[in-house]
Amino acid sequence: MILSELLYKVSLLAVSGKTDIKITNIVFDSRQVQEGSLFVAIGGTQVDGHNFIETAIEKGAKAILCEYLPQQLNDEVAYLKVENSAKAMGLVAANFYEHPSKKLKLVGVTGTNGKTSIATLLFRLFRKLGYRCGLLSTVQNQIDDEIIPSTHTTPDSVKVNELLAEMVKKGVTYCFMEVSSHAVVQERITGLQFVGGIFTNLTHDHLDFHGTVDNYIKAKKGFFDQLPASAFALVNTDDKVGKVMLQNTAARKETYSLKNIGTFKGKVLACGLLGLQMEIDNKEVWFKLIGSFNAYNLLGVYGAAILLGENSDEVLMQLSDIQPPAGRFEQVVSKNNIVGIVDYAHTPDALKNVLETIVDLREGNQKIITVVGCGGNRDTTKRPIMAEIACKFSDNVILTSDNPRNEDPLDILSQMEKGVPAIYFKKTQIIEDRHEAIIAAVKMAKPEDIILVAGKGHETYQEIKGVKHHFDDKEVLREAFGE
Ligand SMILES: CC(=O)N[C@H]1[C@@H](OP(=O)(O)OP(=O)(O)OC[C@H]2O[C@@H](n3ccc(=O)[nH]c3=O)[C@H](O)[C@@H]2O)O[C@H](CO)[C@@H](O)[C@@H]1O[C@H](C)C(=O)N[C@@H](C)C(=O)N[C@H](CCC(=O)O)C(=O)O
Ligand SMILES: Nc1ncnc2c1ncn2[C@@H]1O[C@H](COP(=O)(O)OP(=O)(O)OP(=O)(O)O)[C@@H](O)[C@H]1O
Ligand SMILES: N[C@H](CCC[C@H](N)C(=O)O)C(=O)O
Ligand SMILES: [Mg+2]
Repeated sequence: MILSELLYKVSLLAVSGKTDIKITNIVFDSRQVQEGSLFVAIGGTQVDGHNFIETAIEKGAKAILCEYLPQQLNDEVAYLKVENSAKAMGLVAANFYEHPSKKLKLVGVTGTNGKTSIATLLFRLFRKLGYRCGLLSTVQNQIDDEIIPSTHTTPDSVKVNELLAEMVKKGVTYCFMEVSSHAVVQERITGLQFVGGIFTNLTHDHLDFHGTVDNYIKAKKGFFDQLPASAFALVNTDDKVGKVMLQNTAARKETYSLKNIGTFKGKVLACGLLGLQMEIDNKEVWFKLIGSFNAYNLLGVYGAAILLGENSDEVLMQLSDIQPPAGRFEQVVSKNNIVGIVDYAHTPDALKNVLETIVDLREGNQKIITVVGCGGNRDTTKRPIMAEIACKFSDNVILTSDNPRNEDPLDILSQMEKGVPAIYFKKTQIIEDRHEAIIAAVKMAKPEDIILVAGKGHETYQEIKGVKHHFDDKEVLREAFGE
């Protein structure tokens, strides 16, 4: 595409060089530059992308989008100065792929927990309702049956537009995507047109990145602030931040709630190891998801489906048959009936919800053994809190490694340990190696006991110092069960 066409709607502060040149692709990593690339220099959290402008030109970049110009300009190259290059990249990416988000119906889901659950349920529901669908999620991206591995909860703006364009090509009507708070701040969703946005909840996470809870709220709200008047904004008003999301949105304001009045109201009638019975719109329905927190996800999905024009009876009938995504309250039961539960709870609130659910479900003297760790290079303040929650609701706790990334796992564990109150010392131990920790939990368990392995859910790797090693909680549980 010609550079000047790519710049449609981008506010330029300065231009140097010709803009009638052909651009082959858009990249923001100098290592990916090819002949004819437009290189976008972004000020990152680790390094400043502007340091790589020279390298990008040496590798064949023909245009540079940046926030400040290099001292020496190359006559063969076009330089475009903008205020915010990540934002400009969102617009340029949408132009490059010819606005795929306008050619299908894009629904975004944001909130601390429940994004993958809601986006995946919507994707599965709308496929059952007969539509071709796309999904952009933490677990995987998907176009109907085709699975495309995902690296982030929300891909970068170039990748999002590329995936959406592929969906349009394949005749997709609906795409359901997760919108992480990182994505909003880093402008990964700039230039996208949504028909709806859903807010799940806001609890403790990502304070390393956002600094304060206020900034975290503002990041989530940023998604709703950019929705058009034609879209709906559907929020959970049982979360105190729900209404904040609606304060400045142009979109139609809709709510869902289990406790207050709202556009969509639901009630949990029963909750067991086989599923959840709810009343929605005066109809009683069984669902295959476990835990009353999932009642919120189901009600959010129901509300969105109705707002998208679907029939209530048909939606409830199809939704009642849908399985949750991988690694969300997934059960692996041993031959002698030890119940292993693998769950992606990696925040204090998620861990508390899952453990409360297990406590409610247990019968007689079933013991609860929890194996949990916290990821490295992520919010350190949640570590002691998660350890305390694990102890409060479990009979035995093994603190272990999650994805240590570039941190020393023992440092992470000692920060977790600080949250363990003295009264719980006796039931808590540390086993750094996650494999050994799961094996130890199984050895400790008697028939009927419940082992919760929390934090990694669907992940099939453990990331240590930049290398992803194969690791699968479910696989290790099965191995420990002797299968
Ligand atoms: C903290 C964070 O969000 N980091 C993301 C961010 O990287 P960054 O800003 O730190 O990049 P940087 O390393 O400082 O580099 C700055 C710029 O220089 C460029 N560069 C760098 C080196 C070089 O040789 N040449 C070059 O051009 C980089 O490509 C980049 O454009 O931008 C990168 C490109 O889009 C992302 O890959 C990276 O995600 C990292 C891997 C990550 O782990 N992100 C997590 C925290 C994240 O985004 N998580 C959310 C989900 C959270 C949730 O919902 O729970 C997600 O949406 O996945
Ligand atoms: N509505 C909810 N409220 C509270 N906790 C939830 C809710 N839904 C799911 N959870 C818990 O949070 C975990 C993660 O759920 P899910 O993957 O749907 O969230 P997410 O928002 O996509 O997370 P991520 O930010 O990592 O993408 C689940 O395994 C479960 O323990
Ligand atoms: N989307 C979350 C995933 C956390 C998963 C957990 N296993 C970890 O590695 O911390 C994040 O990037 O913070
Ligand atoms: Mg997710």
